[in-house]
Amino acid sequence: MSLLPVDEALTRILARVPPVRAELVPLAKASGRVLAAPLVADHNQPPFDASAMDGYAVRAADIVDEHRLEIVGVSQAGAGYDGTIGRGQCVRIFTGAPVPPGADAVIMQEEATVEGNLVRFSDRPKPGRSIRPIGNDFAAGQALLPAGTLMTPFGLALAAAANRAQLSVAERPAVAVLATGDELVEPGTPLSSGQIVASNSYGLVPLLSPYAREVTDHGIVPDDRAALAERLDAIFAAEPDVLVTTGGASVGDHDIVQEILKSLGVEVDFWRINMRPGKPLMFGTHGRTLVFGLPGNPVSAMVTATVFIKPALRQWLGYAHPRGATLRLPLAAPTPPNSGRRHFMRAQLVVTEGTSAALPILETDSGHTSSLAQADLLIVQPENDPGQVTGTIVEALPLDGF
Ligand SMILES: Nc1nc2c(c(=O)[nH]1)N[C@H]1C(S)=C(S)[C@@H](COP(=O)(O)OP(=O)(O)OC[C@H]3O[C@@H](n4cnc5c(N)ncnc54)[C@H](O)[C@@H]3O)O[C@H]1N2
Ligand code: MOO
Repeated sequence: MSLLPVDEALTRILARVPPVRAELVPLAKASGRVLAAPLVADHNQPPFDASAMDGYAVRAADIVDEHRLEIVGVSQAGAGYDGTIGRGQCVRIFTGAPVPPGADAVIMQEEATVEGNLVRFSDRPKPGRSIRPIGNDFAAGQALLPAGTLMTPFGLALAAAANRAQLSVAERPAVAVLATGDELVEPGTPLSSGQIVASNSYGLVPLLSPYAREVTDHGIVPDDRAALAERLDAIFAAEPDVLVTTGGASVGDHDIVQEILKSLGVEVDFWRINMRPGKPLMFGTHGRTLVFGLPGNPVSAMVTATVFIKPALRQWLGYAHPRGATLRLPLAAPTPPNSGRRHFMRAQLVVTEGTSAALPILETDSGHTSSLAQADLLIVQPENDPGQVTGTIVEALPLDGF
């Protein structure tokens, strides 16, 4: 049986992802979206030379022995001093207010002694002291963030400071999820003999939602050719961008998902990957729809979605690094030898006194959901790896969920 290498499978998936389509959204709706065009500043920030302190705007050269400066006015945020400071003069100023023409330094008020409208200072500022020069943060026309940047709270605050009311961001895909299996029942159902609670969709929907316009859970369909064809046909009629099925992906008599997908016009790009868990993954297309047939085993479904679907959705959004970050961490315990399949090994992140390490979870059963829920990482163990000792640096994918 030929199994496709993981890297080749991912490359083939990413090659099927369409180019980014842009849409304009109001700034308040742009959290978590990905820039489709660079964020460019509309103006200088600060827009004028601004005071960094509450105090006095002075000419630094005037602060000599026995000086007494005349306070000729006030500059406050939003209402600057309407004049130029001459020799021997200063202006009362507040943080964020425009520094008046003629002044070249600000002295904080803690250094001032005021007598009537005269003031002397215990500090000898150099020119520029406590002034934020115009454009110090950014200049008009400056590219602040490149396309492909995820808009975090920090980026959103920057976009607002750059006076942008709307952002050009990537359109997100609509994702459909369908669970298949005669034995499956919804959570909360009293279990009859042979029944299994359908858990996969409850992990997949939140896993994929951060990258999607919507993730529609189409529930459970039994391993029945007519019922499966009818449900899939209805899903394809709605033309989702991505369809994710779970179950029925292997070779058993009831594993009919691929057969039915093909009968509905899905062109299968590949089936079966050289990895564990997740070997029976299938990928294909139906018109514009990317189709992922995930294995039913719960760990296999979540691992294949992490390794293949998340990067595909990141590429859809134009992320600069669709494959995401891999961590390099020392092992906190040895790993056993691997087979010829790449192993995505559940592991915990152990943080002690500022150092981080990956602690392998030795459970490899692809139906063992409790160990996956305890994992923070998937150690990427190479094919035929002989096993590694504690302290060896290994590659790991973060299982951040969101
Ligand atoms: N003769 C062979 N048998 C199997 C092979 C093989 O190569 N030859 N591959 C094994 C591997 S590896 C995997 S992975 C599984 C995948 O099988 P399917 O995708 O056909 O999955 P099912 O048989 O439908 O289900 C497997 C298992 O997972 C449970 N399941 C299914 N859907 C859900 C769901 N939505 N939520 C929770 N649990 C679910 C199901 O009840 C089964 O227990 O095949 C091996 N067999
Ligand atoms: O590849 Mo299957 O996912 O081992 O259980």
